[in-house]
Amino acid sequence: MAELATEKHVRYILTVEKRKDNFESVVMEHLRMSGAYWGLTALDLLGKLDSVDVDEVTSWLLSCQHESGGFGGNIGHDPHILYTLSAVQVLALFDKMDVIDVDKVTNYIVSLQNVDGSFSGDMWGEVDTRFSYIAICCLSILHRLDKVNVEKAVKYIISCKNMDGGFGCTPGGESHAGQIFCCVGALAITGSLDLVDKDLLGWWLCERQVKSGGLNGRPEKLPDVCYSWWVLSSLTMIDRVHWISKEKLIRFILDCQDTENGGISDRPDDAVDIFHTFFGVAGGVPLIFLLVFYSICCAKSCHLGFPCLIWEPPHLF
Ligand SMILES: COc1ccc(S(=O)(=O)N2Cc3cc(C#N)ccc3N(Cc3cncn3C)C[C@H]2Cc2ccccc2)cc1
Ligand SMILES: [Zn+2]
Repeated sequence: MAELATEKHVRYILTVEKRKDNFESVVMEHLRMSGAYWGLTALDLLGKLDSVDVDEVTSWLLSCQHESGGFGGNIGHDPHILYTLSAVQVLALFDKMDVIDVDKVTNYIVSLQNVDGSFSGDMWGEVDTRFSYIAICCLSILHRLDKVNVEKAVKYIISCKNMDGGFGCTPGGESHAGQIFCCVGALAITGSLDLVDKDLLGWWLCERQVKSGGLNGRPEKLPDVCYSWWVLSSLTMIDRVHWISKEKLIRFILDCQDTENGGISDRPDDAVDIFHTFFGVAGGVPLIFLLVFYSICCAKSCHLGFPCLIWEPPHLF
């Protein structure tokens, strides 16, 4: 089996972080906070977070904070719940939560909850179950979940559940793996997974695996590395991850690597980017770990009888 080209991916991530003037950096300028989260978390998963100047990143991150307490995607950009979570996740990664006023950030998130329990992404009011997950995940990291109406938030998420067991952006919206991750993740954090039909949803999710071993986001769509994360993490949270072939998925992710210049693409032979490098590593590393761990357990289980643990992925977005 081809290996994860760890050193190459670390070098790729560090060069993307430093590049400022090329096309990709300009296109991504408005979401640089999320790009920082993707790159830094991938580096941490690869065991190389120590190659980053934490103080430099932290001072840039703080310069993106708005007086409302929310964070923008870059300096001078309007605050949005997306980038507020990314900023809090980076600070959690650095273990530097003390550099922000937690109650101020909390108040920004609380201000985005609507009367029906849903969350908007910013002051312009767009509602999406993605924002429900982002709000609940962010407040959970800040230990301030009690500051929002969790019961109504859960009720709104359940109102977006479909007949196929999946979830959409809003009530009646089509089931999509990204939305399912957000809704299942929010229900997991709030201890409400009993409201999910695990077999019905597990069936919809395991059907995402196509012949090549990759996972797609909806029926009939092409496989894509980032769905390795949305689908795999959802299956793990509802204890149905054994319903897909891990070996075939690992093969697909490893085939999406650029083993020469580093980075991982959405599917084999496409251009790599920081987003798919992050989700490829986030989906691949635990899988490879699980496979190795399972084989050790199985090899030893005759004497030790270890129950094989399911690796619980951290809440990544
Ligand atoms: C290069 O064109 C794009 C297109 C969209 C975006 S985006 O809206 O900011 N965004 C993040 C994203 C980042 C990168 C990178 N580097 C690449 C793609 C990509 N997509 C698009 C995508 C990925 N798989 C298939 N598709 C079509 C997801 C999207 C939405 C999203 C944001 C945060 C968390 C999850 C999902 C950025 C760049
Ligand atoms: Zn993708």
